[in-house]
Amino acid sequence: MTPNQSYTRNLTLLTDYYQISMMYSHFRNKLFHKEVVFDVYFRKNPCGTGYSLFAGLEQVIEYIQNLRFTEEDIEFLAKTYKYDKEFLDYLSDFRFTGNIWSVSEGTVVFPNEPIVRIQTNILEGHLVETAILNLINHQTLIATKASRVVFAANGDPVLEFGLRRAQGPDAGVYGARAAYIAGVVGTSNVLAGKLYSIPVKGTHAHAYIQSYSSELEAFLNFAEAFPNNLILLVDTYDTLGSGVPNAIKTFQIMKEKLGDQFKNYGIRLDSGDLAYLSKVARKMLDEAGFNDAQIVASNDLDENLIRDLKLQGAKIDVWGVGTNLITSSDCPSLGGVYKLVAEKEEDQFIPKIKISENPEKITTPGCKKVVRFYNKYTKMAILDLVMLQEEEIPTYDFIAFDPINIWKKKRVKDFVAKEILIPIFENGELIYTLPSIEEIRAHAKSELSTIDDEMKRLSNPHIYHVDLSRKLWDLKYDLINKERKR
Ligand SMILES: Nc1ncnc2c1ncn2[C@@H]1O[C@H](COP(=O)(O)OP(=O)(O)OP(=O)(O)O)[C@@H](O)[C@H]1O
Ligand SMILES: O=P(O)(O)OC[C@H]1O[C@H](OP(=O)(O)OP(=O)(O)O)[C@H](O)[C@@H]1O
Ligand SMILES: O=C(O)c1cccnc1
Repeated sequence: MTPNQSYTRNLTLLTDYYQISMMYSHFRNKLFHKEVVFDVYFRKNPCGTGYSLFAGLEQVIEYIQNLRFTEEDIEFLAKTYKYDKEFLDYLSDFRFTGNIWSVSEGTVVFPNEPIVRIQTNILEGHLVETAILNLINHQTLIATKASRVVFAANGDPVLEFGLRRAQGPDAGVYGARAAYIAGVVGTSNVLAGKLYSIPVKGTHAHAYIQSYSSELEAFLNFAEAFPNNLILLVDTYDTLGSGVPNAIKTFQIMKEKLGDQFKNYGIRLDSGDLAYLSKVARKMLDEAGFNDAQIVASNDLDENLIRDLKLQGAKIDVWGVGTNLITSSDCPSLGGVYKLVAEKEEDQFIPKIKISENPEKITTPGCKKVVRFYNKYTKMAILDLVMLQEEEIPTYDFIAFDPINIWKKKRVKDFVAKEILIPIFENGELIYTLPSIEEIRAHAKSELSTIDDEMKRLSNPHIYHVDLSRKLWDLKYDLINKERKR
């Protein structure tokens, strides 16, 4: 059981119609025992980063465990086409019976390396493509975007405020989960908080202030309700003319009442020049003796604005980030793909390739593993090597080369190596112990610490090398040549 069954739905029909069509044709050809291998990977990091942060595996596991065609599902499918009865009977007993390997959530991943591998019969392999891509593309995208925002905040807490502008409920809930994995400290999304044990946090809206006859009255009432968690929104009427002075009056009253027990308080700025307003507000708060009052800022923030505001010396302690994070507004999709790379003939997997005019779109054939090499002294990641499953992992210095520009070479030495794909399902059984969200978040933090800041900078990041082993490279180019001849 995954921890959040309460939000788990049967998503069996969450697939593209052509997957069912292919399943049907294979079924009629009696190919249900034909075993194949699919790789999930993406070709380009989102949002201009030098890495991506993998998320969504827990939802993939839930999806796989709940794969069942209900009677209503089958009735619906029967209306879409005249399938043979045998096929519909097959669907009614359908279960996922294959093997899945994946990188763990919170792992830093790079273009052109398998991040999930599915080995199963061809019918099952087709069915699960769409949902797996949907779940992983979305959460990996948002986790990556959120990690950029957290990086720009440079240690300041970031709150995720995006639910109201997310593209629907799932994007809000799963997006909040991905953002927490990436390092935000809390979410305004109460459902995500409940489902995934994410700290829920928040202030109040302008409507709350408007609903009282004066701003001060609104502040005092809010203070009565939340004496120890009091962030007052100061920009409803006039930030420096009334908002900050009324917040200070409220703090003075609370301080008189509660003495040292009055803590965790501050203001939120939500419009205007956030650099200027935060500097002046800081001064006003300090002069009134409220040096520990926090300044929260929100209003269309993203990683670039946060970086810019920091450069301007803004006195902002906490960053509330909504729309631009939850929708990954500058980069609305991650292009993860699912490609057939091998099929079993007799007892052997035969590598398969898909050729394209565009060299970047030619698939890398075969059953593969991904090995990450770390500098054994600094523990920083050096390079990833995609290898054939049966190959031995190097134990001594070796020369890696760029798979496209093969004259670009690098000696890899003084390393420790780690395989990053781990077994998740074996013969349809979950064999992986799901980590808690806190463990995933801690893993993401430690993973991000293994890549250089040059890869995390917001623009023109350093490109990390993902190379192919010599054997795999030879296999790929042999297959390309064979296909060309054909
Ligand atoms: N010092 C600053 N430097 C760069 N951008 C800033 C600075 N201060 C605020 N911003 C950003 O500029 C944009 C200003 O938003 P906008 O023009 O909508 O005005 P506003 O202050 O939000 O007004 P209102 O909410 O009252 O309509 C926001 O994205 C905000 O985060
Ligand atoms: O700007 P974002 O990064 O998306 O952050 C979320 C925004 O949502 C709220 O505004 P909204 O106008 O919806 O409500 P309000 O009346 O409480 O300000 C909040 O005040 C933020 O400005
Ligand atoms: O709690 C907040 O301040 C909040 C929540 C949602 C959106 N914007 C702000």
